[in-house]
Amino acid sequence: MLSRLSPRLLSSSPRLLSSSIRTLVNVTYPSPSVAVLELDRPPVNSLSLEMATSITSHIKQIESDPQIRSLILTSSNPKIFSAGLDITEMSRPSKTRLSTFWRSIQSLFLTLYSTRLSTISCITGHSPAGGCLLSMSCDYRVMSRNPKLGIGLNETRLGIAAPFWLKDLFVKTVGYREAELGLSRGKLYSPEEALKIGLVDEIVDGEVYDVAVERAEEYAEIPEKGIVATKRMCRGELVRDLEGKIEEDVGWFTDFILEEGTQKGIEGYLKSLSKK
Ligand SMILES: CC/C=C\CC/C=C/CC(=O)SCCNC(=O)CCNC(=O)[C@H](O)C(C)(C)COP(=O)(O)OP(=O)(O)OC[C@H]1O[C@@H](n2cnc3c(N)ncnc32)[C@H](O)[C@@H]1OP(=O)(O)O
Repeated sequence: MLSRLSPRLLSSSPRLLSSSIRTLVNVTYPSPSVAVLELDRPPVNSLSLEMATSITSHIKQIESDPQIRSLILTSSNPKIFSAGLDITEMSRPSKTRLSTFWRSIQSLFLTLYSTRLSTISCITGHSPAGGCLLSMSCDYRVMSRNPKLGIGLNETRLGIAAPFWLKDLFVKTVGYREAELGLSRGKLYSPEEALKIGLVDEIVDGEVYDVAVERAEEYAEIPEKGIVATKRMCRGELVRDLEGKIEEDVGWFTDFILEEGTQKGIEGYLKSLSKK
């Protein structure tokens, strides 16, 4: 049903769509060249197989409209951008589901990171692990100044490790030493700290969404050919690295997650979350 609707129609009837079919995201158009993709999977926008697949297919749909130049990624939950991967996908899963799940995450990353669209991450709330991956995959990151918020890669706290391409993305974003420190300690950075290390580009006191729209419009004014070629030059290497190792990465992920020790760690982490 979704594929028969044009992106413009999506924008005109978001309420109708979210009540009739569960797309897990809402798409709106604040101006003719800017689209907004709002993550909408309560309670915490965690990335399940269905959520990752939906985001990817909506990005592709938006991308297919030549009038759209910029995409803002944001959340319907003002306190949480995304809690990262849906941890329940990694708890006692079947090997088949786990492989498909991981492929959906790889595909989401490759689609968002290499889209021709200029992407602005509008981070109004917490953005741990997979949430930070989504943010780092964008071209520009704007975050609310709220000191209680955290952004970073906390995988080690769950007893797991970030895959090589996420580690590489982090190194490219914040530099080698900071990445090594942040990854090993599973550190979540406050907005001020994130700004200092280049994990976000701007922090905002007031309406972070308004600033994101402004930046999206600024990007949309830059001639497309040059900006797309530049993006390809900056990002091509990491895209090719992962594309050349898709199967190896799926194998590494599934083996690591299915180990009994990892499973115990994930179970303990899930329990600690629900006890809070
Ligand atoms: C070999 C390994 C290879 C690759 C590694 C894969 C890479 C993994 C990256 C990841 O993304 S792993 C996920 C990491 N995410 C987190 O650690 C975030 C955990 N969540 C939180 O810290 C908090 O929930 C929050 C700060 C995001 C929000 O706090 P709050 O508003 O107080 O909500 P609750 O904690 O009460 O959560 C509500 C509800 O949602 C459940 N939940 C939270 N996060 C997740 C999640 N990521 N996946 C699944 N479910 C999650 C939480 O358990 C609560 O459920 P209830 O049933 O108790 O209501």
